[in-house]
Amino acid sequence: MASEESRADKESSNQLIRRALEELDRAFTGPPVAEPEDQQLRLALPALVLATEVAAIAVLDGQGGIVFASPQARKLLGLDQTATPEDGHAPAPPAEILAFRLVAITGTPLSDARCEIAVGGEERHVLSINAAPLPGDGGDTALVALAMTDLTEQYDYYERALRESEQRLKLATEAAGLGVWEYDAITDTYHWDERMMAIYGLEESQRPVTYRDWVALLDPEHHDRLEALTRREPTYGERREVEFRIQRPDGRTRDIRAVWQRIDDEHGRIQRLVGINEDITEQRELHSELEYRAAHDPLTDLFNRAKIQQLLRAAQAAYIRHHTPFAVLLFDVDHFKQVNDRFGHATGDAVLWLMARRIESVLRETDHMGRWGGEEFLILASQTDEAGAEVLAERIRHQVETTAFEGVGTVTISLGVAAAEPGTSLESLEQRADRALYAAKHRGRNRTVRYSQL
Ligand SMILES: Nc1nc2c(ncn2[C@@H]2O[C@H](COP(=O)(O)OP(=O)(O)OP(=O)(O)O)[C@@H](O)[C@H]2O)c(=O)[nH]1
Repeated sequence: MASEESRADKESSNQLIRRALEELDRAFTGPPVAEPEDQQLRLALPALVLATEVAAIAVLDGQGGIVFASPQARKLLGLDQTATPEDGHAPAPPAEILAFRLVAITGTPLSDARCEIAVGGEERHVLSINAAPLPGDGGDTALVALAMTDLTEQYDYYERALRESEQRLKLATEAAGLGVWEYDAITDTYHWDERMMAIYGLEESQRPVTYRDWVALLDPEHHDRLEALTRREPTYGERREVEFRIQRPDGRTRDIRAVWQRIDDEHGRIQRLVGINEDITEQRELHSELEYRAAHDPLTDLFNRAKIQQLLRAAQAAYIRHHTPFAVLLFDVDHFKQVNDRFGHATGDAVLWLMARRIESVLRETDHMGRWGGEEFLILASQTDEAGAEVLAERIRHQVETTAFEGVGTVTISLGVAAAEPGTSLESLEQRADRALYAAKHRGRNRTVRYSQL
């Protein structure tokens, strides 16, 4: 008797499986091939039994009870393997599965629905579920057939890969001193990492939330530049870059380079901006120091010979093109060897430095002075002919002559001047000024000689 009942149970269970599979099939691959009922069942049964061993198939009733679950489905859903609906212990499905009852109510199949199920402790299964309404015997929909695919391993793999890539990114951004930020364009909300906070010198209570909060941290002079750039958001994938200055609450200003990119939703609507901030203050300072050193003489802080030659070339080009006059003043300190010999080289250096400052104070903005070599200096006087250069030379000579150099007293200089002339090369002009200076030395020093009056 018992075995007859169990055979009957088995048959009704097989029929349920068969219907479930048919409905799933119909919902996702089209109607099954029509065959005489008996034959179809006979052919299908062994395959079904086999399929349900490996496939994760389950059937839910309208109340969310599990009417049937294949061994694989039980495993994925974390159900007691021994409990069966027939013995009155219909296993309760995990809460996440209950939502699939809706398929019975709406009558609409669901394809590839992602569902994460906690199966005790830390363990969880990530499932892809196809769900189809399963018409009851009277044609009314009361059951839901579920076919589940286990994606846990794939998810774990991608999650691990993502975590590793995040760690690598974190390491790289930390090593490079980069702050990372994200901006939610929908809610106007920033998320800043700790390095961003450190770059801006902010405490937790000062954390910026909206775009306006961030703009308030910028140097007001740089607002316009930024407004112009952010008014039009970048197109998808386009990278934006801008440099600006911030004012930290501690009063320090920092130079920042920001790079960001836009991230869209699947409809191409802007959703987020992600980017980095880099504190380039030191980089900038170093760069301008290098630039300064490349053009200046370390002892006198005047232009070095290379820089003054570059300026001479530019003046010569302007003279040739636009006939813009210019003149050259070449001068050196009289008997400077004696200064060194009597007071020492360091004192000699100090004389050269102070003399440079005193002369600078009588030059126009458009005149340039450089150290030509040793204690020899050159002044490029713009918009000046030879007579004008002589006037300037005398002003300079007087300025030096009347300067008291500490521990040394006074020193004098001799000057030679020459002006640009048609058909005269730069080299010739320099030689002319040199010859005039030589003449000034010969004529007794502490004087100016014009090349044209040699
Ligand atoms: N302290 C100091 N001395 C320098 C520097 N460059 C050149 N000198 C010195 O300048 C002196 C130039 O000597 P001289 O060429 O004989 O000329 P002078 O003694 O100035 O005599 P005149 O130019 O003929 O009036 C030398 O003693 C050099 O060592 C420098 O950078 N620092």
